[in-house]
Amino acid sequence: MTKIIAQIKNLSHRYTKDWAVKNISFDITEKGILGLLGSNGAGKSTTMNILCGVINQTEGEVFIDGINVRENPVEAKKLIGFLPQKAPLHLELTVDEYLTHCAHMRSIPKSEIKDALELAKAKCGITHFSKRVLSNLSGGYQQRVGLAQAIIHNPKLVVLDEPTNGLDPNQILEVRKLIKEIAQDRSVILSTHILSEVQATCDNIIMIEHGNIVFADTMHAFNNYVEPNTLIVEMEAKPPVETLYEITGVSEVEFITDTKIRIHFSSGPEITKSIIQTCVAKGWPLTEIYLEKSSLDGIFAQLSKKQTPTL
Ligand SMILES: Nc1ncnc2c1ncn2[C@@H]1O[C@H](COP(=O)(O)OP(=O)(O)OP(=O)(O)O)[C@@H](O)[C@H]1O
Repeated sequence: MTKIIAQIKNLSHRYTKDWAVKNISFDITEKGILGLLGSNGAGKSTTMNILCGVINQTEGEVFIDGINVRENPVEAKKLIGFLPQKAPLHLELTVDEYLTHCAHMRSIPKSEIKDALELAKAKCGITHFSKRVLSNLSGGYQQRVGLAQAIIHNPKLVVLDEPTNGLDPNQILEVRKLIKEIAQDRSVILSTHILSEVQATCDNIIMIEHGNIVFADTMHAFNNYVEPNTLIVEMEAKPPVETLYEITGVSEVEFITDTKIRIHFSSGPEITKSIIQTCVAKGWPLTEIYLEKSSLDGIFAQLSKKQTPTL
């Protein structure tokens, strides 16, 4: 059976009047990457800050490996590495100076600091920048240093709040690869407002909206759950709508323009083949056909109509 490393139980938090997080519960398993997906203001940072003992929740409980974070924060925090949305870097320090400072903050015994630094730097691919002042590193490498400080004390759970925010596309790919490597030895939870980020990185997904969980399951289940059910077809001339409805699986035909059509289907994506075959048989010049990807807003709308499965 998969071991649970963290339990979030009936967690609610309000800063002032409104609830930022309302009665959410989920478990984090010992291995793998869990993605916390939600739009701006959904409650992701609040959840992560509570999980890491940075703020105290209004209601509910959080346990890390059985330790109650609120009742025993010092012991719980030893098991957690945290990279907040704004990395807590001291830009005037070198990589070694900064990570040594972090090792002290984490109460790593003096005799073990050198090894801890070397291990974290090697894991994050920054050994060659040991003597470099942080302000002289690129955004991608600064983020690697942020990740190194999060694993310097070899925590069981690493919490990353929007870890690829502000990075360029190449840096994003590199940091995602690094997160996957980090997750080989421990559990990782990351937050993001980008669906493709979770799809590229995570094993499990929790979607949060207005402080509530609207979906929680494996990534595989999520991808099946929200698979596309519309196609965009472009032709040189307007086709007769009745013929389109005769194609098996077509449930609705929507003309965006005379020649650009959104086709809703109730069968699988193999319907693309049937539409192409019809176009060829009827001699309709087809210029473009593609499955329409669901937007995050579309998925949230879809989910709120369906029953929410849980992990
Ligand atoms: N310190 C605070 N004081 C008052 N309200 C806050 C505070 N921090 C967050 N909030 C509010 O709580 C709600 C949840 O915010 P939170 O930062 O957790 O969301 P988020 O999903 O992390 O969003 P983002 O991606 O923009 O950081 C929002 O409505 C936000 O305005």
